[in-house]
Amino acid sequence: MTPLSHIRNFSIVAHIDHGKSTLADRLIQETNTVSLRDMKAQMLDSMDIERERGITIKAQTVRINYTAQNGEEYILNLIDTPGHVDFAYEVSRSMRAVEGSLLVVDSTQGVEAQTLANVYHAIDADHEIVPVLNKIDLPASDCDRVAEQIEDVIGIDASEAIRVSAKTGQGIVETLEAIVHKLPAPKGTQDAPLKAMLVDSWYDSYLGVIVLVRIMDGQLKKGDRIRMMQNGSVHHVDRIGVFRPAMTEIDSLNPGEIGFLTASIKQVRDTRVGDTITHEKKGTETPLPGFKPAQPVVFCGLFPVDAAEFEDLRDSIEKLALNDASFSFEMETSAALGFGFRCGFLGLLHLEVIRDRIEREYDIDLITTAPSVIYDIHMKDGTVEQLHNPADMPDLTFVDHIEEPRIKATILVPDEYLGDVLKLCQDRRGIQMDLTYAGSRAMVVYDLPLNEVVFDFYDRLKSVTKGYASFDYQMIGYRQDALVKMSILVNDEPVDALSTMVHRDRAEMRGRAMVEKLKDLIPRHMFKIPIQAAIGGKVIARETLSAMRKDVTAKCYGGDASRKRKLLDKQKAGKKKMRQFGKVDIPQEAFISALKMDS
Ligand SMILES: Nc1nc2c(ncn2[C@@H]2O[C@H](COP(=O)(O)OP(=O)(O)OP(=O)(O)O)[C@@H](O)[C@H]2O)c(=O)[nH]1
Repeated sequence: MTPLSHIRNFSIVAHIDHGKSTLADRLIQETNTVSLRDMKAQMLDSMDIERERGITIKAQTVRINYTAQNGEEYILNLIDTPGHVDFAYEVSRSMRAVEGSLLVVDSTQGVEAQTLANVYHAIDADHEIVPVLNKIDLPASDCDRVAEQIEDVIGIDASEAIRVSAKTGQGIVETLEAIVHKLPAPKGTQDAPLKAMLVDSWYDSYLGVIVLVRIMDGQLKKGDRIRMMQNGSVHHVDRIGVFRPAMTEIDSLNPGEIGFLTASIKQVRDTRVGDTITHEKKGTETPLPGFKPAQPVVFCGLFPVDAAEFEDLRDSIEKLALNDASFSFEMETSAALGFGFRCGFLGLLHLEVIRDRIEREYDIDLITTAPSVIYDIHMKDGTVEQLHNPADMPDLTFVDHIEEPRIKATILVPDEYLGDVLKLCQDRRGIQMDLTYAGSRAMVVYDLPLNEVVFDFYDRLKSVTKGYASFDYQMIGYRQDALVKMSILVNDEPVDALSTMVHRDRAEMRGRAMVEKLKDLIPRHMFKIPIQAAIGGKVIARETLSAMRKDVTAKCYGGDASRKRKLLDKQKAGKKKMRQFGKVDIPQEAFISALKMDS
């Protein structure tokens, strides 16, 4: 057994693309954890989608054996944490399982919004932090400036920051030595009753649910009977092991160690992250301070384009939910779209990843309705209803007032784009809370309605700043505002999937923009189609799509029947991608495009 003094547990915190995964790969390679033959780039990003998008979604872990320059053998446990704002919760929970962090900052870029957000999680978890300046092989690298910025903006000593190129391998040994000498060893008592923290869990089709644990006290062995303290369920441990990074079985896990267990658990939902695991008999009475389960904040409807694929969609959603406790769903029927599901996500990226996986892995074409947040509807009788779907808005005569979720958004941006960023935030009903400068970059803090951010705020921010701004947010609570439900009527029929909640002052502008867009998106039919935006019974914007006979065969003079048939078939196939509303076909992309705002 390795003594506690020879174990180090750490995570790597960084802004997206600053080189966290590349550095992790290097550490694994340098210590011969994986033979060169098995070394694939980005060892830790396992799913295809992650690889394609270059982002790490699920926290992963690896155990590294390292012989330090003092000749001693150490076990280093690295937990890889996700870098995107949607997964902030996973960052904060995995932080509690380790004692230290490497703070990786790209020395050509400097501190970014997610550097700050992630390092604050590490500081909250009382970590020892070792700053690492990466990408020193690039000509634009400026370590002195970035070290100074780390001290100014974050307030931690960066005088001994390690200078690294995760690409060439320069500075990797120094990094390993710093992990051994600067990060604290874990604490724990082997004779005490078992206390293990449930750090993460995911579904594996061969092994069932795999549970990642950090042993605080006691010892966990294969064959033990364990109890999940939150719900009292008891399981028989059938496997214990560590990630090197491939799963490797071992006999026991001791205090300070990080590893996995399997116990024939069927669903990820049965393993609550933050729970304490102890022995069924002679277990501990006092659980570790628990974490809250992640709450979905963004909701949208997912409907199959082809109604016949509803059961396939149900199947795919159930399978994905098995592996993702933070994704929620329930069945929904829409007058316009038929049967589908109302799904809840941690944020927009989470939504996109799930939608992509359904379309790609299960080959189902989807219609996604407008993402919406949860509104608190305060009724006149004093009760509060949660509104997940604008289409379910209760009758206004019973409503006293509506509250919406707000966020605190932190944006770091080079000076020259500051004006555009302020305008964007102002346009989205933001209230400026702070504005400071760090060198040639400004840091603005805004209080914004989440509703104004969920849709296309990232895209707009990226485009007005040419990609130079970085963004992070946290929820700060609910506040009352003058919100109304806006409905869209196509050919006098309400299309519930296009209903949105908007601010009263902006309703007319938003309504006009939507009907104008829909006019371009809906193909002409053989009759005139009015497109209207309405609040309650009052129409606030209207466009009319004029009639046209779209005869695709008109070009074929004479009698080439097979060509005529081909064209008609093509037209039919095109129609499949549309949904019929009353007598009107609305193309799939209209549901998202109509809601994109140009400001
Ligand atoms: N030149 C150079 N490029 C690097 C270095 N480290 C990483 N990169 C490149 O920077 C890009 C981002 O690196 P990743 O390791 O994927 O970044 P990450 O922080 O893990 O990103 P996420 O996992 O998405 O948060 C990749 O194209 C890497 O090849 C370095 O030291 N030098």
